[in-house]
Amino acid sequence: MASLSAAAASSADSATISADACAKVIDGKLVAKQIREEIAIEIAKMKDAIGVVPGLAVILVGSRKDSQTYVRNKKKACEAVGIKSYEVNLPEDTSEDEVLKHIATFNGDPSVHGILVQLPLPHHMNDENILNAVSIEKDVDGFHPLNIGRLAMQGRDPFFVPCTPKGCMELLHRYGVEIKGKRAVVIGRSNIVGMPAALLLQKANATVSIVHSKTKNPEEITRQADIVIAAVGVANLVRGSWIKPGASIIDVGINPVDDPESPRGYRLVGDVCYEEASKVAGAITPVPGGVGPMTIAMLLSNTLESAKRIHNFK
Ligand SMILES: Nc1nc(=O)c2c([nH]1)NC[C@@H]1CN(c3ccc(C(=O)N[C@@H](CCC(=O)O)C(=O)O)cc3)C=[N+]21
Repeated sequence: MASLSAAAASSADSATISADACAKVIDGKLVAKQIREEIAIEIAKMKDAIGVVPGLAVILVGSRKDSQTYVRNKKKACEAVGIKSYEVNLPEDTSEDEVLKHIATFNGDPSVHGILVQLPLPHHMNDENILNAVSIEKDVDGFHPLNIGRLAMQGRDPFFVPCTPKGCMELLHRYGVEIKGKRAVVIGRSNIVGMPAALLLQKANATVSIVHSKTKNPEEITRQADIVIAAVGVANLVRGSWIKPGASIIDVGINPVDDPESPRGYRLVGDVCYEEASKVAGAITPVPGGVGPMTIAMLLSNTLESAKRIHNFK
């Protein structure tokens, strides 16, 4: 499928370009914007009808720059759609008990419908103790073991689906990617992305394989997939040769790589080598501008869903 444009691009490169089929870009930034607009309308309706404003509490422990940025972005996104945000910033050396006290307060506060404890937590804290303490009815991250367990069971719906995998599914749905009966491969098996993404794909009737660090032939298995969700945190791991022609690729990775020419000194790349994969795939998410913005949109969606459920507003 060599074409004029590929040949014209550069005569030096043309020998290495075997195909220039160009995947459709799955624009997460655009979809996230649409979803935020939909959410803002629903929130205004609920406020009019029953006088309730959804509330999201965010607990940040320590002073990691990236976490501070995420929390600031979440707060801005809340304000823009009409969600009231409550923020608690605690120093790095805060005790686990102190964090648990804040969680208990928010659990009992009727103006708070969602509680998020920003991860990663400092090393002296036990994540499980903290995540266990969040009321499952306010667990908008979907990280409580009971919510994860329910996701894994048939006929036992969780209160909340974790935001990043939910965002991946939403992108597939909104771009009309058929899931039922298709082969899907999830690369990575983390509690917060890989595992729940695999469960959601399975719930949507895909046949799912999980590829991980001990998988013998990841390339061969991935090449069988009509749908790939990559969530390992290794820059450019998935090469063009791993991709089945026409497959839909959702790239969850957000990896900084040194780039002296970029203003920040680094740029962000996914787990998928975009340049190669976009020549083979049928559709692909970019990084940035793919799954990242969807994660925040789904957090807002979960917070609205929680307020509606708690106040029995349809
Ligand atoms: N309790 C908890 N819940 C989380 O949901 C959670 C967390 N902890 N800890 C950290 C990760 C990471 N995360 C992201 C959210 C948005 C973007 C995002 O919007 N990224 C943009 C911009 C990236 C940039 O330019 O810096 C993009 O990909 O286009 C990325 C990453 C949520 N996380």
